[in-house]
Amino acid sequence: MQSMSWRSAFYNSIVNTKLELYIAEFAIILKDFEASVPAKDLNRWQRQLGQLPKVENIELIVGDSVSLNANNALTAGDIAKTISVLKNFMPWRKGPFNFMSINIDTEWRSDWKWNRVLPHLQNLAGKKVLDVGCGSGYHLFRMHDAQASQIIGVDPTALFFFQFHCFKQYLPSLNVHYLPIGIEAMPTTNYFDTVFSMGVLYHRQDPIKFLRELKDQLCSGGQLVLETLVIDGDENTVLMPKGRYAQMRNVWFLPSVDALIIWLQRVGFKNVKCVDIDCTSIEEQRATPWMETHSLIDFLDSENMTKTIEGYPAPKRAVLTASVS
Ligand SMILES: Nc1ncnc2c1ncn2[C@@H]1O[C@H](C[S@+](CC[C@H]([NH3+])C(=O)[O-])CC(=O)[O-])[C@@H](O)[C@H]1O
Repeated sequence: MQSMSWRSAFYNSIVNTKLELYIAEFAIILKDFEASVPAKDLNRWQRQLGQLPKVENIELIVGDSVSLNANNALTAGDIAKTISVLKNFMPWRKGPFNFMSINIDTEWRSDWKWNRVLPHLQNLAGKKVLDVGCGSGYHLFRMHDAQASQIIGVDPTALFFFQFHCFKQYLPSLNVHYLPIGIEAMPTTNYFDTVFSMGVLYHRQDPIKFLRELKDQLCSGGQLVLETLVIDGDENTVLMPKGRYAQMRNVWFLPSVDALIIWLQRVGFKNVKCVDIDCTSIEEQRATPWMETHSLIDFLDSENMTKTIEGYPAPKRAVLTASVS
């Protein structure tokens, strides 16, 4: 991937939209990305992207799995080589993907999350959407399939940006773009019809500031779709783990649904609703050949799976929707 090409594709995509106002700001924010990635990782990932097969006329097929269809253009030898190239981008956490007939069985069945969220979305057709904390970009492709017209993901984890480009480099005209930045770096745009934030709130040290940052990206009448870890309890219940939570180091606040509703209302969201609650199962998050290290089953108390190994309630996730006036 040429280091400038993803930027120019993004800049071209915002010409003649309201985001064009922020081109100079984006140029500053995005300028240092390559310099911020350790050189050995950057060189390796860029080299590996260039090692993926050169095939024309690739088709994107989106179902539960996000697939690149190369019409059987790869030989058995190409497939073996491509598997070893793709394995350089491990751990593959969010998916599933299929790369030209190679199934990338990711740690998470992110399609299950999408199925929980989908019935509660405003119609995405023709909409401008932002996915905050988009990971590998799996859900960006689902949003494209739901016919959103302009789709932007933001996520500061460089590995996930490169995973996304394993796919995106074959789809240059797709109006789906990935900015390798945290939400806090985005200019206040008040632009998007739908802002998704799935699996990020608990990673933020200041959740109220984070909710404001999400609100700052929504246009009037826009919809927030917030998915996060919650705990049981009343409006005064919030868990701050003493240390790790389910072995994750960077977990800060797990509110009850009622507390989260108050947070959203205090920040100025309207029509706040909890539309789904789900306990994460060991079938939804598990080790696979594409993410070989520990996963949810190792993070739960083996004698009482309703607890994490630290003794906290096991992961339970809620989806909330809200709007801005
Ligand atoms: N400040 C930040 N701004 C934006 N993204 C961030 C920030 N901090 C961390 N992230 C990103 O948020 C994502 C969270 S994963 C959810 C993926 C997908 N949404 C999913 O719902 O499957 C869930 C998990 O790791 O628990 C990671 O990709 C981080 O890099």
